[in-house]
Amino acid sequence: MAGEEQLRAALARLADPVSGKDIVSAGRVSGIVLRSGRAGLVLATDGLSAHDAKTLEARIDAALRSVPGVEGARIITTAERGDAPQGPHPTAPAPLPEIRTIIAVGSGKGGVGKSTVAANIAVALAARGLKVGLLDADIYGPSVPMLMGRQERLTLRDKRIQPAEVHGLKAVSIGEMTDPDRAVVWRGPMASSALMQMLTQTDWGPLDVLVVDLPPGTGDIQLTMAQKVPLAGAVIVSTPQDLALIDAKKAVGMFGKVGVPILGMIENMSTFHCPACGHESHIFGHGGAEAAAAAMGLRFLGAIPLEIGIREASDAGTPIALKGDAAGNAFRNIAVQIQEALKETSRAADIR
Ligand SMILES: Nc1ncnc2c1ncn2[C@@H]1O[C@H](COP(=O)(O)OP(=O)(O)OP(=O)(O)O)[C@@H](O)[C@H]1O
Repeated sequence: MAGEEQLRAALARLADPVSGKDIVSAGRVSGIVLRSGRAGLVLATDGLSAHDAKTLEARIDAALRSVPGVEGARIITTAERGDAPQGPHPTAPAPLPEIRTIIAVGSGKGGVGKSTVAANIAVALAARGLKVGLLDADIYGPSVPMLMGRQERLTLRDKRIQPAEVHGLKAVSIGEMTDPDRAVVWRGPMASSALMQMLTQTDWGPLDVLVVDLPPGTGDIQLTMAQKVPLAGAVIVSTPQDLALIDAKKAVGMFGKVGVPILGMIENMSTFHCPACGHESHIFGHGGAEAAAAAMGLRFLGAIPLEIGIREASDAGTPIALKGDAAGNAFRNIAVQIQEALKETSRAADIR
């Protein structure tokens, strides 16, 4: 707590442009935290012009970093009124200073392999030496416990969620928050508050990157989730089929609406090589996602083949990215591409 007091004292030296009081007593900042050398807070920008808000944010950042022991800072801006600059996360949650970068995996259509891709990307990023978390927020079909081979129930310590440590990363699933034998109908506010609970009340420890598997689709639930989480960027998964691509474009539009940069598109269930004769066929078409990405000016992150081994590895709870075969390599290459894409967005921390 001493560190947080020091942060507060450093912030109290800054004047609030509107009231003239210091920014702490003016209620401009809240949720001040310091964890593992990273400071975080929420800055309310109500009543400030865009220019004043930016200037104040820069001064707060410098003040936080001037405190001994602070290596980085995350400032989340919120605005209640329309006269303030509208940040991409108007209902932003408490800051998560231990998590350097959060990326979402989304898809317009269900069943395109989004969860398989999310789990394998997370495993591949962890294999690159990063500290990785995987949060399964897919309320319609939470599959991370199965994909990661973990069937135990979620545990709590000091009222905080303890993530499962599997395959070199930390995982939490919305499926673990409910009775597995009972179907749960998640309504919008319930789904997003469960997501926020998993995000903020899990003992993630320091993470370079947290991969969030969002529910498929572009409805209100997905929009709220994309808005509430401080995302550095989103990855869109699609099959090459026209039908899936139409929905993938809607997903790109949804993230755009809330100001979340698209890191790129992934084509899943791309080429199929017959294991018996080696013949190559394109069951759902081929190259559609790459063409769609090019048409939208987005990065194409890579293609994943349609392969029985991927399905079997998923069912067995041993993600294919752990293996050295072609499909495993495809996921590892995509992890490299994602890191490259993150370097180009201003919202991501440096996770080289
Ligand atoms: N490239 C692939 N090759 C073979 N099978 C795959 C591939 N990708 C995913 N699958 C299989 O397809 C099924 C659906 O995958 P997954 O659950 O990841 O899709 P999803 O898009 O997350 O679905 P939902 O919309 O239900 O969330 C699973 O059985 C999975 O093992």
